[in-house]
Amino acid sequence: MPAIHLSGVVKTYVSGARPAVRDLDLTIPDGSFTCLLGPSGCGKTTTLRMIAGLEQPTRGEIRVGDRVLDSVERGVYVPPEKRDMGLVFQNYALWPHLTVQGNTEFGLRMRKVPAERRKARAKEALEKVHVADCMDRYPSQLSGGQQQRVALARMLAVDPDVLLLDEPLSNLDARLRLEMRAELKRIHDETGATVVFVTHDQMEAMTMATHIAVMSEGELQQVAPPMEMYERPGNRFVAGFVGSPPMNIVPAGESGLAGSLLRYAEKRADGLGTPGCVGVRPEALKLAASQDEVPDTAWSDEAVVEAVLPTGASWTVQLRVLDTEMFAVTHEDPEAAPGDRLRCWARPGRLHLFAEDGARMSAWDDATTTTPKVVS
Ligand SMILES: Nc1ncnc2c1ncn2[C@@H]1O[C@H](COP(=O)(O)OP(=O)(O)OP(=O)(O)O)[C@@H](O)[C@H]1O
Repeated sequence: MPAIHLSGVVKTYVSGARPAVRDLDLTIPDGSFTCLLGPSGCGKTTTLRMIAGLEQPTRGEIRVGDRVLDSVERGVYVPPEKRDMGLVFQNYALWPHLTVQGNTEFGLRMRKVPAERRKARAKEALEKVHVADCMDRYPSQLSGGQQQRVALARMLAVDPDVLLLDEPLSNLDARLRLEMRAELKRIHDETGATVVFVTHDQMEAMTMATHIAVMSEGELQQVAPPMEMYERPGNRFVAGFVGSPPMNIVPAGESGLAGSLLRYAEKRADGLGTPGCVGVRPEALKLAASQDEVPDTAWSDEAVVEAVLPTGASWTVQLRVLDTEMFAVTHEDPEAAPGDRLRCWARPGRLHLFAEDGARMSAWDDATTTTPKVVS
């Protein structure tokens, strides 16, 4: 199955209103697990529905390889049933009058697959998602998680090249969600299908995706593999949205912590330009009892501990650094109490600088990945 290409795609539901999706150029690589990630209302579902053929773009083109599925300009529209894509939505809509087996065979029946073959394929799909023992039950006799699995089995049974999933795990409890994430990942590895998965949960995207496409207000912000996006968010929005707890983002300024970070950055990188803000992830913000323990090239400043919040696996430390509240996460007991005065520090490569328009300042990345200049 070739890649899916969206070129210049716009979707306006109400004429004159702001488009739900704006000038979207996105390539979904063949065999990838691509997550469309963003806050509620950013246009993820609309994008997925356009790929599925359930909505038509107002402008632009959708192709799979060379095959045009939608082109308003060329008058092309391929209906959903001719796209060879499997769909699972948040409200998985199983047929209440059909058993699990009947539901799972449904798509195959539509495709006139012979009964014996249908039965075998349904069983195989139900085994993949571990609900084969519920074959004779009706949807009302299943838990939410089991219904979710049956919906997935129904989609897998027809063996589509592209799986389109819209928040399919949203109704599950935390443990089942975790299990299903692992299962979806396994199914993706086994089938080699191209998966497009809509979620607003960045953990879900980080754990499953090969590629994440972050959207905000109908516009694509960045597409990248998860770790690349985490380590080098392309702009301020992505930096704040991807990561939990979120990145500490300090708007640039003359005084206080903002001034301290800026003076450090200017010393570290010549001709940098004017940053709009500086970010540091909580786990990159380190604590030290005194300046002697801080590496020479690191940025550091005085911090007062405001709260220590153990989570079991780690500790979140709330700090006041000069005039600014910051969060640090540590996997070792910080052995600190509210009111303690410490040094907090970060290596230059762990600081993220964004320009006034929000774009990442690559000049800073270049400066911090070359031989460090000693900061006096
Ligand atoms: N059928 C529709 N008619 C009019 N406006 C719509 C329609 N469907 C979606 N919208 C609007 O388009 C925008 C994008 O909606 P969409 O459902 O694509 O976002 P989303 O990112 O998937 O959000 P969520 O995570 O809440 O599902 C929203 O402002 C929404 O109100």
